[in-house]
Parts: sequence; C-alpha cells; structure tokens
Amino acid sequence: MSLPPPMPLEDAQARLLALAAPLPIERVDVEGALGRYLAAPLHARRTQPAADLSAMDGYAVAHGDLAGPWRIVGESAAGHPFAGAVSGGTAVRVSTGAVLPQGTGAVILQEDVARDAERLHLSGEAPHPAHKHIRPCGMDFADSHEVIAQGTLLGPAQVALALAAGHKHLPVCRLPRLVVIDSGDELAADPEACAPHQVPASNGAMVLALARALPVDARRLGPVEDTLEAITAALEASAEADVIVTSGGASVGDHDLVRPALEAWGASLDFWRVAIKPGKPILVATRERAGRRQIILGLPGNPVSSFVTAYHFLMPLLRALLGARDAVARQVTTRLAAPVRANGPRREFLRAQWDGAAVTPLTLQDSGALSSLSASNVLIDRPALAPAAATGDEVRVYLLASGGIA
Ligand SMILES: Nc1nc2c(c(=O)[nH]1)N[C@H]1C(S)=C(S)[C@@H](COP(=O)(O)OP(=O)(O)OC[C@H]3O[C@@H](n4cnc5c(N)ncnc54)[C@H](O)[C@@H]3O)O[C@H]1N2
Ligand code: MOO
Repeated sequence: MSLPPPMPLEDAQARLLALAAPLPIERVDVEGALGRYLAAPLHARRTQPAADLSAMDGYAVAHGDLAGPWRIVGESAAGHPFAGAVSGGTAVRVSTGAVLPQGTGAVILQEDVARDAERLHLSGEAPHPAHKHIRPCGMDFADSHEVIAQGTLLGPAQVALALAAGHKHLPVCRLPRLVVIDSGDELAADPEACAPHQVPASNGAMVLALARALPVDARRLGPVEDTLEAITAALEASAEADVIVTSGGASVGDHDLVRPALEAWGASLDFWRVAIKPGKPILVATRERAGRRQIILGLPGNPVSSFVTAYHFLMPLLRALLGARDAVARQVTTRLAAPVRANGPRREFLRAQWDGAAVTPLTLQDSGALSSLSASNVLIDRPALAPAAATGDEVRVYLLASGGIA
C-alpha cells in the first residue's frame, strides 16, 4: 500500500482551519459570554469617564489657584456631584471618582492641607502638574469607538470593559457540538473491570477534558468495537455534531477501520498523515449534511499521540468555529536545563517540565506513556532534523495549560 507523504504541521493546520467557518452568531448576557470569543467588533455606547473625575480624596480648586488659602463651599462625592461653580479662593471637598465641580482644574490631596471648619490652607505640596490627580473625560474610551476587536477571547477584563462601555449583551458564535468516540476491541469501558488483554478506555475522556477548556457542547461515545458497522453506527449517532473525534484505528493495520468507516458513511478524506511525532497518522475528513459541514478528526490511538494531535488540531479547530482571532497555540522561548539528542525527519514534541526559567525534557518519550505526559507542563518543539542541543541552548515550547492560549 502506498501512503501519502506526511504533511508539515503548519500546512495541515492551515488546511483544517480553511474548512472551519465560524458558527452562527447569537447574543448572550455579558457575564455569560465569559470564555467565548467576540463575534463582531464592539463599539462603546458611552464615554468613560463621562466627565472629568477626581482620582484622589482631597479638595478641588481652580486650575490657577494652588497657593490657597480657600473657603470650603461644598462637596462632590462619587454619585453626588456638586451643583454650583467654583471660583478663586474657594474649594470643594472631593472623593475618589467624584465629578470635578465646574470651574475647578486641580485636586489637592487631603494629606497636603490643614482644615479648620470651612477654612483650608496648604500644609504640604500642591499638585504638579496641576491636573495630576484628575482623570479627564474620555481617558479610557470615547463614545462609538471600538473597545474590543472581533475574535478577542472574552475574559474578566473584557466582561468588565463591555459593561463599562454600556453593553448588556454580546455577539458570540454558538457553542460547537463535539462528539468524541473511543474505538478499539481492547478497550474496557470500566477501568475497575479490565482484563489482562484489555486497556481502560482513556483517550476519549482525555480529549473531552482538553476540549472543555473551551466553551463546547461535548459528549463522548463508546468504546466502540473494531468493526466497520460499529464505527459507522457511532458516526451515525453523532448526527448533530459539528466536530466528531475518533481515537484509535487511524494507522495502517488490518484493524484500523476509521478511514474505511468514514468512506462507508459518506465522508470524504481531506488529508491523512502529518510529519509530527507523536501523532503522524492523524486524519481529517468532512461530511456535508443538509447544508451543514461536519468535520471529523481521526486521532491516532496511542494516548500521547491523541493528546498532541488534539492539542494541535482539535483545539485550533474549536477556536476557529468559536470565531477566535488566534486559533493555534503560541510558543514561548526558554532554555534547556539538560541536553537533547539530534532529531529525525519528523518534527517532535518532547514532554518536559518548565519552571519558568529553563526546561527539562523527561526521559520517557514513548507515545504510549501517560505518566510522563502527566508529569509535563510543556512540549518542547524540536524541528525536523534539528541537531543535538546542549544545556543552556534556546528552545521553543508549547504551554499545556488551557490548550496553549492564555
Ligand atoms: N506499520 C506501521 N505501524 C504503525 C505505524 C506505521 O506508520 N506503520 N504508525 C504508528 C504510529 S506513529 C501510531 S501513533 C500508531 C497509531 O495507531 P492507531 O491510531 O491505529 O491506534 P491503535 O492501533 O488503535 O492503538 C494504538 C495504541 O493506543 C491504545 N489506545 C487506542 N485507543 C485508546 C483509547 N481510547 N484509550 C486508551 N488507549 C487507547 C491502543 O490500545 C494501542 O496500544 O500506529 C503505529 N503503527
Ligand atoms: O505518531 Mo505515533 O504518534 O509516533 O506514536
């Protein structure tokens, strides 16, 4: 059997992402949008601050009247502005966040004045420059200006900014529907009842857990036995899914039935095999059904191969469907705390521990070893044919937390 040559990772990711149009837009409560991606640019519905505000507790005086003494004529508290106007020789008590009274242009800190009933004189420093303790109208944003770009991840700061900008609802893409299917005759559904010839099904739960770092509507099927009928039936039971992930049966063995099952089910193969280690046999297929596209990722069964391909393909795909501006994981540059050997022709991702300053590759790199995956917090990116690298050499790593995007 002649196999297609494995594709470079970036080409394969670009090909997959080209299949993924953002899902239809819905409007949700600002607080409910946490963790999703903004589906259209957001413009402010108000100006912030809406007036000049005091940034400190103290006394507002006229801009050119910094020497004192002054007579206190009233108060402006947050939410309770002073109604009158201020002229030379007078001051208004102000609190942090209060609107500056008309006619004032400087705030003197309460620590810098001495007060005797309604009389006030300077005992410390006058502000320099005079407007030092003032937040000018529009400092943060102005009405109708864009405050959040389309495709931005909506985290705590964006939730607050959207509210501050006068929005109650935000446009986001609807949640991707994901089904993850474990397949293989050797898989035991119950890890407590696993015969010696079996292995507990764990990839599906792992992939689902990884995907759930994103807002998804996800469920799991299986384990499904290694027959064309069983795999096809599981695909058929995933009719509502935007994305179907299978794990196992992606390689070239006689029992590797995912490709034939996809064909029998009416899906067409987009690509198969990527030049990465682990994860080479990953396949991508699509099925058009009732005007809707389903994307199928066939992940290799070796647990770490499943993890690495879910990290580099499933997560970017879900982000693209969610309308994210940045879909693929970012890298961080750090230094090796131990040497690594020269790499072969496949770009390799080494399980490793990073302490924020340097990275230590783990000894056990077999693609079946979950123990070393569990002990790592990054993957070291070793380019194809990279020469041996020494302690202290720079390397690029992928952070495993949150699927690689902060
Ligand atoms: N002659 C060749 N053999 C293999 C090649 C090749 O190019 N030529 N590629 C190897 C590579 S690389 C990989 S990766 C594996 C992937 O194979 P499959 O995707 O067909 O995976 P399986 O054979 O079904 O399983 C491999 C391994 O993983 C365990 N597994 C599978 N599913 C699960 C699950 N859901 N939970 C836990 N563990 C699972 C399975 O028991 C096997 O031990 O192929 C190489 N072979
Ligand atoms: O790609 Mo396989 O994933 O080398 O073990």
